[in-house]
Amino acid sequence: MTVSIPPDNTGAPHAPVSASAAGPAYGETVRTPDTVPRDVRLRARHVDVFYGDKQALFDVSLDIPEKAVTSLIGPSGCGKTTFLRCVNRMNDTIEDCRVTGEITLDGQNIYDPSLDVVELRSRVGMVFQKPNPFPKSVYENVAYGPRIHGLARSRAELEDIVVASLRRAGLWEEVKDRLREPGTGLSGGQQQRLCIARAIAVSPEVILMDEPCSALDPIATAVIEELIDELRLLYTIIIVTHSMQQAARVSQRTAFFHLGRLVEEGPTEVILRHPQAKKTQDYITGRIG
Ligand SMILES: Nc1ncnc2c1ncn2[C@@H]1O[C@H](COP(=O)(O)OP(=O)(O)OP(=O)(O)O)[C@@H](O)[C@H]1O
Repeated sequence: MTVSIPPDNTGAPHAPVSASAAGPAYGETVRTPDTVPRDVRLRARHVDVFYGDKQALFDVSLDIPEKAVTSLIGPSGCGKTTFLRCVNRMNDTIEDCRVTGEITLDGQNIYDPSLDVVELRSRVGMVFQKPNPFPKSVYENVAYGPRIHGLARSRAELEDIVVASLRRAGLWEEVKDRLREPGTGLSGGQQQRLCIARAIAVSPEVILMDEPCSALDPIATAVIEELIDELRLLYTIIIVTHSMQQAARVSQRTAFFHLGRLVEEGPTEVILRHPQAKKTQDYITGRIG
């Protein structure tokens, strides 16, 4: 059966996608392209991840477009965080974790043994569930990365980077008189924006966010979501979220995982409003979760 997906808000129809009434056989991914193709920054191909004998991801292939937000959604334990951690090789820090397949950033294999992992992690920043500022001042939290990566030639240049990063993270006005105070003394939402400023300060290309609002109240969440919407004009963003409303608010593309497999990916409004695979439909309508 061929299913036509209704037009999105660009007015142009999506390309038809083939899917059987029962959805694809398990293991295949249903894909809906954007009406206006985006440039791809990151490519994952046939990625399997094992924790010891246990396989957590199965044959995941996914393109991540630049200057857009891609949401990873799916039930607890489906592998969202595992996939995210593959992208900056955080899984390297887990004993017994093995990654096979290929992930490229701008065409370069990030698992190439000659690749400098420290440099990779400056190109691919990460923001965690719980805000985790260093036990240092607001200023030092942001200055630390540029300093160790040698991004500033003088103290004045370093100050410029700190101020620009705090501004871009929407925090400057709130902390400009508190730069020498501990970062841990800020509110939860401010701490999370400080962590975003810290990630931005080393000029990343990609920012990974693992449920960045899960520890925040609704007002702080709204501030971070607005910030994500601004940051996507400059960065390639991947966000893990348990909230379909959040995926709808912040992301242009969404990938749905189930039991370690990438079931469906496409424009967010297609995945959330007109999912093609039965498994996605069941998740969106609350039948699995
Ligand atoms: N360090 C680890 N060691 C062993 N197994 C792990 C480890 N981290 C994750 N797993 C397992 O891998 C699978 C995928 O976990 P992952 O955390 O990626 O899922 P998730 O979709 O992000 O879940 P959640 O939404 O609950 O955060 C789960 O079965 C989990 O138990």
